Amino acid sequence: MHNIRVKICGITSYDDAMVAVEAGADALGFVFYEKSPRFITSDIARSIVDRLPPFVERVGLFVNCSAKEVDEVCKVAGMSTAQIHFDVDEHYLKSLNTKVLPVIRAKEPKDVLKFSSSYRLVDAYCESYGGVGKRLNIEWFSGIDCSKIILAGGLTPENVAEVVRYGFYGVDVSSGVELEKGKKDPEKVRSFIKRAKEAVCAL
Ligand SMILES: O=C(O)c1ccccc1NCC(=O)[C@H](O)[C@H](O)COP(=O)(O)O
Repeated sequence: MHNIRVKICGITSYDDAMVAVEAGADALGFVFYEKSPRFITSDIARSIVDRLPPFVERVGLFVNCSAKEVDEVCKVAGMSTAQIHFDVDEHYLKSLNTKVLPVIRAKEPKDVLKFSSSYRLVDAYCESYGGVGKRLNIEWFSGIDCSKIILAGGLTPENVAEVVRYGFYGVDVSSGVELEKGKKDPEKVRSFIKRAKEAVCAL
């Protein structure tokens, strides 16, 4: 049976983290980009991570950092994966000592095929790097292998069920489950995860 992993991104507090984990989130995202309204310091992220139960993936989001900085922050903050939001080449990705998830900020259909042999997150292109609720054209995924793609960008509890039939490895949401920037809405978080997982079971 197909499964779908759900990542709740932009976690800034232990309470928000636990709402997501208890609702069945597979991964939590922490934004290490100072210009973001969801920015979290390594120390605060670590204090949340240290209190999480086992088997929860912790994903650090990075913009314009050296590989050394990414590895250092991931180590200090207890991240299991680094999500790289800016344009990098294979050499950069290979130089990291942390498990890596490249982000494709797709502007046109052919972009979703970049890094096609690897697991990757595909988000809609926007100048400010993400977390703005901008949707991709879902038709860009028709007829391609989505089994290594984590879909992001403008997902909500209302629309997540309709995308799972493309066979994505996972889905990722931030603003679509917020009360305000940096604060999650527990009901929306629970509803998003439930609808994503139930929609897969119904396939
Ligand atoms: O959330 C931010 O502020 C942010 C800052 C810098 C880089 C990336 C950022 N967010 C990216 C994401 O949270 C995800 O890609 C997300 O799922 C897409 O966001 P949304 O459309 O709000 O669901």
